[in-house]
Amino acid sequence: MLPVNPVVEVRDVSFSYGEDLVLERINLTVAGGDFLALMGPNGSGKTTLVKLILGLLKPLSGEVRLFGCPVGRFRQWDRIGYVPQKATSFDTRFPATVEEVVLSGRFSRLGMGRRPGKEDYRAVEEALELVGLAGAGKRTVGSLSGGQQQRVFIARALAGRPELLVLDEPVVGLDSRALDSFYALLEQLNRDMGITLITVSHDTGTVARRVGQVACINRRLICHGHPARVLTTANLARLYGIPVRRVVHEH
Ligand SMILES: Nc1ncnc2c1ncn2[C@@H]1O[C@H](COP(=O)(O)OP(=O)(O)OP(=O)(O)O)[C@@H](O)[C@H]1O
Repeated sequence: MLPVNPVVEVRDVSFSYGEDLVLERINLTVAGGDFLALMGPNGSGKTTLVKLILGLLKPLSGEVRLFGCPVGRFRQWDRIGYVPQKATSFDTRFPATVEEVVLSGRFSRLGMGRRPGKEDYRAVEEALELVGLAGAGKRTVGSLSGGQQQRVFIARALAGRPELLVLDEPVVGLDSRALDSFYALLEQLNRDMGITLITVSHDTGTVARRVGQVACINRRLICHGHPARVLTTANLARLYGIPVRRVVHEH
């Protein structure tokens, strides 16, 4: 049965950068309130799928819909927050403050040339509080730890008060404690604020404990559903290509 309020619909989508298909006939629906992790090995097409969902790439065939609207005609980008893969790789010597970076998340709502007002600064404060960085607004981003910087970029996405938040590989370089508290934050945003979440991940342990659904991708959709149900040995072997050897007993 189709969900009543699909936020993202990926219908029969294939994509290639050159001759070889990177994604083949992907079908995936994300409903309002879902917390989905896209999982798969390096180069399996996760970032490509995220870019197709956000309309940054066009499918070779098939269709993507956002909030029921074909992505090519979708204009309500303030409903979507995006934390790209390379968000934290900017030059940290650049003297931008946390507040300035988070405020830039209001720009799509502000429109051209309008100066930020009270409501914008309130949204910035709220976002910093949500990610556990209240009071850090005047610090430079470069003076924060990797995990804190990651939170600044999530706060920037949250400042736009999105209904859907898409995070591409947000936890590269974090240790396991920081990783767990990061996913706890995402879980809280999903549960307490009802934000629909799509996150890209390599990790099967931490993610499986926190998310409501996983979609395993390796060019094709290998499986999709609750982690406890779909992360079976057989599916993980299909996903990561672990060879399953037949043991031959020669008696
Ligand atoms: N701009 C591009 N031009 C050509 N090929 C590309 C481009 N971007 C990605 N690819 C190729 O497409 C395939 C899928 O890449 P993609 O980045 O979507 O995978 P991924 O699952 O996100 O990988 P990772 O986990 O390493 O980030 C890979 O083989 C990659 O080399």
